Amino acid sequence: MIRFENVSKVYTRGARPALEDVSVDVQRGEFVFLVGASGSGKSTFLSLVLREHRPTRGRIYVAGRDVARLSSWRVPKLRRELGVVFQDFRLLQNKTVYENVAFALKVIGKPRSVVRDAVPEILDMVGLSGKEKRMPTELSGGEQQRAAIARAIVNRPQILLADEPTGNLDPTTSLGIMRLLDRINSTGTTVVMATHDDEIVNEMRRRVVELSDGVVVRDEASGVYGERESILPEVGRSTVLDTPARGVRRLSAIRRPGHEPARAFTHGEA
Ligand SMILES: Nc1ncnc2c1ncn2[C@@H]1O[C@H](COP(=O)(O)OP(=O)(O)OP(=O)(O)O)[C@@H](O)[C@H]1O
Repeated sequence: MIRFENVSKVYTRGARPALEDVSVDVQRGEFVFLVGASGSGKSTFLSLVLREHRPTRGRIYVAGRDVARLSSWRVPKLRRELGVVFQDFRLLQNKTVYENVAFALKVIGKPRSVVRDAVPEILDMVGLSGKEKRMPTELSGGEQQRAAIARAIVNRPQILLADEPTGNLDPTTSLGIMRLLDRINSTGTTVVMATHDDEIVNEMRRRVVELSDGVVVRDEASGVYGERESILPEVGRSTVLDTPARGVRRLSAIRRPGHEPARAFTHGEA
C-alpha cells in the first residue's frame, strides 16, 4: 500500500538529509507507528506519502502510484486515497462539526445525497452524534480530534496518516482516540501514525518503525516505543503495565477494575 525504496530527502542543498536511504513496505490493512526523536524525519515521511514534497532519491509507491513521478494534476486524486489528521486538529473554525465533515465531500464534488447519508453515519461512528451543530470552539480537544478524524475518513480513504494525533490530548482522551483509530484500521484502512506517545505504542503492540536522524534504525512487527523489552526480558506484559516505576503508568492508571487491559484497544468502544 505504501512502499519506500531507498528514499532520501534533502530539503536544503548541503544540509543533512531529513531521510536517508529509507526502505519501508507497508501492507494493505497494517497499523504502523512511526517513532523517533524530534527531527528524526517522521513528518517528512508522511509529507512524502502525501506528495507535499518529492524525494531527492529513491522511489515511493502509494496505493499503486509512483508518487515521485506523478504529474501535479494527478496529485488531488492521490490525496483522495489519503485521510490525514494532525496534532492541532485543523478544523475550519467558522464551520460547524457537520459542515467541517461535509466540506470534505463537497470539495471533491460528491452529490448532496451522498453528503446527507455519509456525514451523520461517520459522526455517529466517531461518537459525535448530537454535536453536529457545535462550532469547533464548543468542543473538547478529544471531540475536535474526533471531528477531524471523521473529516479524514468520510471519503473512505484507503490510507489514514496521523501526525501526533494524541499530542494535544490528555491520557484518557488519547486512549479513546486510539480505540477509534484501531476501529478504523479494523475496517481495512491502512494506518500510519507518527507519535512520541510511548505508552500508546507500548500498549498497542503494532508494527513500529523507528527513525533516527533520517535513518530507519528499527522495524518490528509488534514493537514497543523504545528498547524496553531488552531491558526487561523476564517481565510479562501485564506486569509492565502495572509497574509505575517503569514509567508505563498511564493506561493502567485509567483502567477500570475488572477491565481487560491488554486488549482494551481492540474491542473497546471509542
Ligand atoms: N520544509 C523543510 N525545509 C527544510 N528542512 C526541513 C523541512 N521540514 C523538515 N525539515 C528538517 O528535516 C528534518 C526532519 O524533520 P521532520 O519534521 O521530518 O522530523 P520529525 O521527526 O517529524 O520531528 P517532530 O517530532 O519534531 O515533528 C529536521 O532536521 C528538520 O529541521
